[in-house]
Amino acid sequence: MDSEPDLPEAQHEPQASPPAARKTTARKPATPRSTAARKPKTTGADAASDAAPTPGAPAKTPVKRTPTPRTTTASRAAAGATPAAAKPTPSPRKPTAAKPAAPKPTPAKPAAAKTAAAKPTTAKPAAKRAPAKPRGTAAPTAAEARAATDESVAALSVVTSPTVAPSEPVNVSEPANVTEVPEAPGTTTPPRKPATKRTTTSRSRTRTTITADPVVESEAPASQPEPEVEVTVPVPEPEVEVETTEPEPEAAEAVVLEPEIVEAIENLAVVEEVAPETPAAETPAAATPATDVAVAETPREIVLKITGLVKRFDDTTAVAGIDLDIAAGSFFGIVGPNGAGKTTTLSMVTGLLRPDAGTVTVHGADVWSNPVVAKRTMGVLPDRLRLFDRLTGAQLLYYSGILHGLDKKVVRSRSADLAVAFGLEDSLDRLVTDYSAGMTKKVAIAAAMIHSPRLLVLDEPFESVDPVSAANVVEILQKYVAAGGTVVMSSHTMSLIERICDSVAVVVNGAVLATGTMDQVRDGKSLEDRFVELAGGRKAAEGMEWLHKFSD
Ligand SMILES: Nc1ncnc2c1ncn2[C@@H]1O[C@H](COP(=O)(O)OP(=O)(O)OP(=O)(O)O)[C@@H](O)[C@H]1O
Repeated sequence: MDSEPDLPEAQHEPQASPPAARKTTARKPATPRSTAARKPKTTGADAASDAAPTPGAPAKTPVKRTPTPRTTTASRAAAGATPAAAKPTPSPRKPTAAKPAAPKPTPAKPAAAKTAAAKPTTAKPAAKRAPAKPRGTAAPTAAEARAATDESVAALSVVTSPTVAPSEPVNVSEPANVTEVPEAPGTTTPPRKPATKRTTTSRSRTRTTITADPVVESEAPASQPEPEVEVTVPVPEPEVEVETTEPEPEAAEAVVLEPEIVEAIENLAVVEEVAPETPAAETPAAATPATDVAVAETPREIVLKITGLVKRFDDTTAVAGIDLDIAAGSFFGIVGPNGAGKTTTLSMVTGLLRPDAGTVTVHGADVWSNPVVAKRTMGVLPDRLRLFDRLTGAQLLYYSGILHGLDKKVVRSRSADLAVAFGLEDSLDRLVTDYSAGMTKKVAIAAAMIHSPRLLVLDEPFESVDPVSAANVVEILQKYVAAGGTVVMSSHTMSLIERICDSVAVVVNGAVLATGTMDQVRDGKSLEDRFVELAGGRKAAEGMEWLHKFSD
């Protein structure tokens, strides 16, 4: 039978209690929160790491302060210690293993349906609605999972903070608008191109994708001039095929739980249906005015929408009004100096920290008013690793998968895949607490991915991860994005962000100073130079002569 990892009671206690503990301890007097204790931040180390050719992150202590309620420092400290948030988003959503076509019971999930979800731009009229089904189909054990999820979600609730007037959002640039329209005239290209392209050269390819997108499929034949057809056609494909494949396996397993499945499908359908509200769903490629040559792109579905986000901690404004729209299939990087508000922003985005103002929607579902639905499609790697580290790696993955409503067999299978992908095969039986920083980060990323969410929010995923492992993780993420997934990640490693992300936002003092495609933000410079420029330049290291006169 299913050999699920043993979950020692002793471990369950502490693990299970976190949520509850959090609520109670939140008010409990605790040691005053001190920034240093909360989270040793990297400074020069990060810059140094950037220069390094490898993405291996700088050794920044993962012990970050938990974006806790607020009010008193004591309560913050207490909440920060809560492991509740460790397991990010429990969601019953039924992802899928990559098994070949499994007979689909109820919802007839045409391959095109999935495509439509991820790629609203493609001219497949009927497909637009379809997405809801396929996803729902993949949710077998939804009932149990949802129950568990609801509990967990409730446990993750954070005390509401006082509303604060948003500071002026200094959003300088436009959201991702592709500036380059590749291939020009004359070239005749075959209607379909291999989807794999995107996988390799993430940035440039993604851009191409954005630009070309929808037009091709529907209009290329008759009215479209040749040049555009070329660019457009290739992009969309990949996502469709990969995504379609995923759901299959679980759907088959789900057959057993008819009522639950139906319910789950309905719930998931809500998410899918809300999403279309984005421009992509209603704007056919042709509708895009030709004003901007660069805007040949058709807006894609906005997977993550952040509006007027504000968070204050006493008299510190951590986030001063952030707005961001992140499209499906994006590899989106968030960079900013220490204390810029990146983690605070991502914590609010993922439902770990309640904003003072603003909204966050994931696939149209509000993270705070509709958390279960919103979190169902998210995979989260919190910056501060709040893991149930008294579990073994295998137990942690098992726990994560089951909490997200996956079938035991699926969890086992995926755990094995993830262990190999992250080089943790020989460590799964060890307690996570005994893992090195890099191993801990990797198992946490694996746990965030196990339910194959549509959106991955990763706060400094490469910190402490060795170059080889980082390269593996990058490859995994690139394939995930090529398949239609969306990654939002923060990092201090400019070279890495510049290399793998197609879009980026520079956050300084809680505000977005620049955002758009990588080229737009770089503005002809390297991302690092642009970053330094936006962040206010470098400060000369003066007055440190004492350091050059050794005390002994
Ligand atoms: N729980 C908290 N209590 C008090 N202040 C906080 C709390 N969390 C964050 N802050 C403050 O909010 C600001 C933004 O912090 P945040 O951790 O979001 O920055 P960051 O951009 O992630 O920094 P880094 O790059 O160093 O990780 C900082 O001034 C920080 O001290």
